This record gives sequence, C-alpha cells and structure tokens, in this order.
Amino acid sequence: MAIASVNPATGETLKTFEAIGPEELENRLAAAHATFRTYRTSAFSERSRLLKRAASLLEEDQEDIARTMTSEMGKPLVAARAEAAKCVKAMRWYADHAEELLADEHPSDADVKDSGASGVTVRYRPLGVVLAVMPWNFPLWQVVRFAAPALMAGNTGLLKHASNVPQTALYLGDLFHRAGFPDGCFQTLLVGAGAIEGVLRDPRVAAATLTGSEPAGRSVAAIAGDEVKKTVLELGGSDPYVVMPSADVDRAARVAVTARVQNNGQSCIAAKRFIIHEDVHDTFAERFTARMEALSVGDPMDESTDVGPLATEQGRADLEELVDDAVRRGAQVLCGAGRSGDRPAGWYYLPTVLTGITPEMRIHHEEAFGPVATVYRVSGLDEAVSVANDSPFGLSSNVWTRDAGDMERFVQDMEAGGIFFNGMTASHPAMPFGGAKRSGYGRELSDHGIKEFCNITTVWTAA
Ligand SMILES: O=CCCCC(=O)O
Repeated sequence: MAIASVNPATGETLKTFEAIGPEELENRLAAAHATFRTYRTSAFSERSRLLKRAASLLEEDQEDIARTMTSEMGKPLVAARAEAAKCVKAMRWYADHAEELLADEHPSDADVKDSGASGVTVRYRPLGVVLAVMPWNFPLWQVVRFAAPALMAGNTGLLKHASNVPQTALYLGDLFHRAGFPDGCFQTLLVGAGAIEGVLRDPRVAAATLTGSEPAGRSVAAIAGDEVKKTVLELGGSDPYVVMPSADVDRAARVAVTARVQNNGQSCIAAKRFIIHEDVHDTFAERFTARMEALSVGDPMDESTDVGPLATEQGRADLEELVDDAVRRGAQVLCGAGRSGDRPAGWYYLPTVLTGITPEMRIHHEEAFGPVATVYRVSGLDEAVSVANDSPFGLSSNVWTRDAGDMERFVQDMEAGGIFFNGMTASHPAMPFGGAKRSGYGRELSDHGIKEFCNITTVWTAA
C-alpha cells in the first residue's frame, strides 16, 4: 500500500510520501538504541516535564491535528478534536502518576525470610526500544496510549503507523521532538509493512506492541515469538451489547447508537452485536433503528455530521460483502444496507441494522468495521451469555440491567477484557484496556499498561 493521505470523503489523493530507505532506517534504529542507554536512567521528574510539554503543545495544535486526522481517515471533526483532547489528558495522567505506578516494591520480610535475603526489592526497569505498529482508526490516541507510558517508564519508541495516516504519523514524531525529548526517544518510521519484520528481528529492538487486525497481530507475534521478544496485542472486537428487562430501554437504545457508530463505526470497542431480551426486544429494536436511520451521514468536516465515510475504499467493500452475505442468507434489513445515494464520491455506507442473524452468516463471527449493527432476540440470561460469548473475539462487553444478581453472573461469565454496565465501553488512562480470546493479550493504560514494557527485576541481598 502506498504511503499517502487520501481523503475518504472525496477519494482525492492529498499527499504522497516516500518510504525512508535502508540507510535512514538504520540511523533511526541506532538512535533509538543509543538514546535508550542514557534515557533509561533519566529522572521521572525530567520525563514528566517533557511529557507535560508534549501535552501542552498538542493542546495548542488541537484544531490543526484534528483537521489533519479528519482529512486523512474521515472521522467527524468533532470526534477528532475529542481524540486530541483525550491524548492530552492521558499524557498528563502518566506524567503525574508514572513514578508512583513504578515505585519499588518490597515483599514483606516475613514472606521472604526463608529465601535467605536481608531484603528484597522489586524494581520496574525499562525494557529498551519498543516497536509500535499502529492503526489508522484513532491515529493519535492509539499511539499516545503506547507512547506516554512507554516513555515515562524509560523506554524509547519506534512508530510504524498505518500507511494512510502519514501526516498524523509525522506529526507525532515531531511533537515529541519539539517537546524536548532526546533525539531517538520517539521516532516515526515512514516505511511499508514489509519493513516490520527486519525491525522486529533487529537485536536492538526489545519488544513490540500492535493494535490492528488479527492477521497483522498473528504475523507480528509469530516473528516476536521466534525472537523471544515481548508483545502486547490489541486486535479486533465484536463486542456484545446486552439489554435485559430491568434496563432503562430508551436510554439503552439511545446509547446503543453512539456505541455502534462512534468513529464511523470503525472502533474495536464499538458495540456490534445487540443481544436483547425478548421482553424488551421490540421496543429496543424500534427505537434503535429509528435513531440509526435519523443519523446525518455526510462531510466529516461539517460539525453537524454524525457519520462520515469509511476510511478506505477496501474497508467499505469488506463491509458491503459482510452485509450482502448476511442478507443473501436470510437476514432482514431494518435500515440501511447500502451506500449513501446522496454521496456518490467518497466511501460512505449507511447506518445499518440487521436482524435474523444465524451462525452461518459471516457477520455472526466476523467484525463489522463500519456502522452496521446486528440485533439478536434472546429468551433469558443464559441465552444472552451464550450468544455474547459465541464469538472468536473477547475485547469488551456492555450490559444493561439493574439486577445485582444478573450483574454478578455477567461478571463471572462474559469472555471479554471489560464489562460496562448501563453505559458503553470507553477507554480511560486509569483503567486497563485489552482483550481475551482473539482480541489479543496484554493490557494498555493504567498501571498494567506501563508495566507491560518493564523488566520486572528482583533485587535480592543476602542476609
Ligand atoms: O480500535 C480500537 C479503538 C480503541 C478506542 C479507544 O480506546 O477509545
């Protein structure tokens, strides 16, 4: 895939970029490694000062970078501004909390007495150069949620961003440079996917994190496994959104729309499968469909737009195939299921609600990466849990119920990395983020995220 910004609202190529050559790649790897040697022992106070400076610069740049993101990948401008603001918040959170999150730990004397130690300390030391392979859907946030903790822990980072968001990728490299981080601390590598293997196998690279598709994750994990290098994988999701009879159904139907179409429906944690108890199914389906149908689909730069185009032409073709397959096999269309007739240019797809889904349909098992919802009718809690778990993915989940017994049962049985009650899944700097099953492994954000790229070192001293 060429490295280029192509406006998904028009199909127009805005800017193309040359990949860096082998010599420049080598210079950047060398710089990342050399800088790690000194940066790893820098004081938390210094890292914090630099990260806060980066946060302030990003805050100043909010409007410009939001417009860049929207023009490169089509998210509504309002959402792009919110994404930049969220990055600022996460940077400040890690700048304020990293030292405490990574403070030395001391197992109690009683616990380690029989090890022969006079004392034991557990220290979180940085791992080294970490390669981040990141997707286009939240082109700023996905990178910042890796970079902020990784840099605060004393690692250095190399970014291989998606090929359709090169301007955002370059902005990020520049941002950390302008903030005053030492050269080599955080660098964008404008390279094609073919360069990833060489970088990951390079002995100067210690670990990798990838957010993206399952095939991409499998390939990076296989290479890293071969090299015995640590990975964190955040892959796809097909999150269930369960509504039980005790729920506020109107609110559940309202929030369901945002949960499904956020980011033009292109979010791993978007709710995708709506699993509704039969007592409230018809009311929910009717209100949800009416609201999906009423969304305004249009130019993402227009502040009144709810749903913009899909980011790539291929992404829209993949979504169309998934919907067409379901309809061919008997799914009923409650709304949408087609391109926007008003917008012949650009990669628009109408907000869509399908019902009558069966396991033979691809959409039952695959991730619908766009504004397409599937609605299931279930007869009780057991069936709700069983349908929710009938997916290869296990990223997050949403459950609407006011019944404490139901809640406990869902907490016990949902095969997912998160359960959000009476609301929609959202990430937050202080909450761990990641999945189970084929949604990946490891956690981002919170104390769990910052410790992923640390060498957890036992320091034992003889009595
Ligand atoms: O595709 C993954 C999206 C994550 C969005 C978020 O963290 O809010």
